[in-house]
Amino acid sequence: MINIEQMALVLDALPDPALILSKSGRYVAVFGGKDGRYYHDGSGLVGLYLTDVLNPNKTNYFLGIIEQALASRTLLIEEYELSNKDVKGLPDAGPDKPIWFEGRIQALDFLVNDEPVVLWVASNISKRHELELQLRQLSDTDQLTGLYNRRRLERDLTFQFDTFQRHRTPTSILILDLDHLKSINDQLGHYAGDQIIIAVAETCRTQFRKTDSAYRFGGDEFVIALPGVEHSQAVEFAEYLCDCFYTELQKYAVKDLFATVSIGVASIEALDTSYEDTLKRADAALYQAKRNGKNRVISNTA
Ligand SMILES: Nc1nc2c(ncn2[C@@H]2O[C@H](COP(=O)(O)OP(=O)(O)OP(=O)(O)O)[C@@H](O)[C@H]2O)c(=O)[nH]1
Repeated sequence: MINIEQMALVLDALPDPALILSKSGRYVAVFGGKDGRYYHDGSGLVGLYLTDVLNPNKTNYFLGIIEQALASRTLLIEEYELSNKDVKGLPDAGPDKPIWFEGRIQALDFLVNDEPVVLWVASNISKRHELELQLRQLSDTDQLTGLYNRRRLERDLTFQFDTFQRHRTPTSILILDLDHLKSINDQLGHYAGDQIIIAVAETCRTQFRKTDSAYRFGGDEFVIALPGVEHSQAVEFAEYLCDCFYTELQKYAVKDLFATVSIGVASIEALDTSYEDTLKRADAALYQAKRNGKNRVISNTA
């Protein structure tokens, strides 16, 4: 068996910091944190309160978690970030990225100075978090254009549809399909076709507001989601975009061979049962735009 002095040394040798925090946010004790790659010495915190160290938002967040752990008596696992702006006395905008932590918080079965206390073990998970972000980004993105892919479209439109159902916030959808891409591929090669697809993506990026999103839906098909945009405004925007594409794609013209874009527009309506109903209407409008001669916008209401 190890004795009590050895136990103190064991606690001190822990790679991750293990804090004892009281209900009112006092740092009662700090153990471990010996992995110098991630942690500074935290012993200076003992006796201070969260509010001495952290700004009000973060203090309240930590106090809330402590409260929750004390009430539930179960192990809580929380991911959170700490950046310069959260810590008192540091400049708001530092060069450092926020540090991400996984906190494991457990109520302890004793009081300190008549106060309930929790054990809070904090592990630096910044690398894992960064990797997760990169993976998510990769799995959501089309490789050729850098636009979002169909998988991300399904997620975003499901969210917009739910928002519409709850708050009646409008969302309009544009479906775009390149005209004449097959002839360009056949006559000028697949690389030339790729450049046209990339130019469409680039035009979207330069014309968009922050809330607009473009997705590569299939080979030469794109979807644009316009949250907060009513149908009539969406049609106006589609007309404007159609002209932008025309001007932009002319730059890739070889003799009289150049691509244009046909667009179908629809908006989420009260009768729609899912975003797919809206998408179908936009697709029907696109089909009509193709039949009416391409390089044009057709809108569809329920
Ligand atoms: N270069 C290139 N071509 C692609 C890509 N994905 C799909 N395509 C081509 O896009 C064309 C799409 O077919 P269609 O829509 O029938 O061709 P289109 O000439 O645009 O016909 P319309 O839509 O009727 O104007 C096919 O020739 C595909 O091979 C891609 O990533 N790169």
